[in-house]
Amino acid sequence: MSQISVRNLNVVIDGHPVLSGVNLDVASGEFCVVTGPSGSGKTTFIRLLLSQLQPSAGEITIDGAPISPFPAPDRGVVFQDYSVFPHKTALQNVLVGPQFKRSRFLGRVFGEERKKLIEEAKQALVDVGLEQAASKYPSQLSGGMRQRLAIAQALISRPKVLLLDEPFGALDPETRAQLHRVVLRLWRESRTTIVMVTHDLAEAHTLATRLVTFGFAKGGGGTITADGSLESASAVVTSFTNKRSSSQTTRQKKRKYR
Ligand SMILES: Nc1ncnc2c1ncn2[C@@H]1O[C@H](COP(=O)(O)OP(=O)(O)OP(=O)(O)O)[C@@H](O)[C@H]1O
Repeated sequence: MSQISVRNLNVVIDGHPVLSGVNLDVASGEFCVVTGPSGSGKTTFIRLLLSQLQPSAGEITIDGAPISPFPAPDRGVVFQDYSVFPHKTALQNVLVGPQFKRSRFLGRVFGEERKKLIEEAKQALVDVGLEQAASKYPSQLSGGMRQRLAIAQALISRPKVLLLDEPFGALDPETRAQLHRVVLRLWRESRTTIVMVTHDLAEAHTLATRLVTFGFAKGGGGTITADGSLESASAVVTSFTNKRSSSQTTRQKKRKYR
């Protein structure tokens, strides 16, 4: 049985189709990379998987059950930016999720439970190579370190599904390559199912066990146009590469949605 099952998803916003007839099954433990031209609905798809947005029609299930209508710890997320709290230290950032999971009302736990959580959070920082940065604030970290922190923050709650939306898009090639190694190691260790959006086919090639390409449906809106082959994704994405400037526009627009 597939872990994530997406059936006939449609999203219409202000009368405009954004996603049309999206169907996808992702098996447990897959590293599913989603690519496609700007505006084809990749981030919208991630936001649906997170329950940040509700579909106009269709259904998403995880392990056979409909996903909760609100973001929940079974799904972790890392965006290109805005993933960490600027006013909290690295350690405090990693503690936020587990504290809320255990104490929804106060968002804090005390005594032995707190000590145990702090040990887990420190280990999460070790796992991403940030053990020396526990007391630093995000503004004191490099872009790559902030994304390491965001990954630790997402993985400490042991989500069934980790959603990554262009998490390395703003990083230089060397830092990107380091982060690829970190993510691959953590994915192999945790066997978490990953769905990741990227425009970078080389990155897709390095990370993916499965490649899903979004394009545009005949009646408008984004939909899946290829599934599985790097070559088919290449053809679709290359034809849109020159339109990257419009992608910046879409990204700027997206900042408003969050
Ligand atoms: N909340 C919203 N309000 C209005 N339009 C939206 C909203 N969310 C998405 N859209 C529109 O839906 C389309 C798909 O957007 P989305 O951000 O999902 O595309 P994308 O494939 O992730 O793009 P990119 O590759 O540039 O990041 C775009 O035309 C976008 O402007």
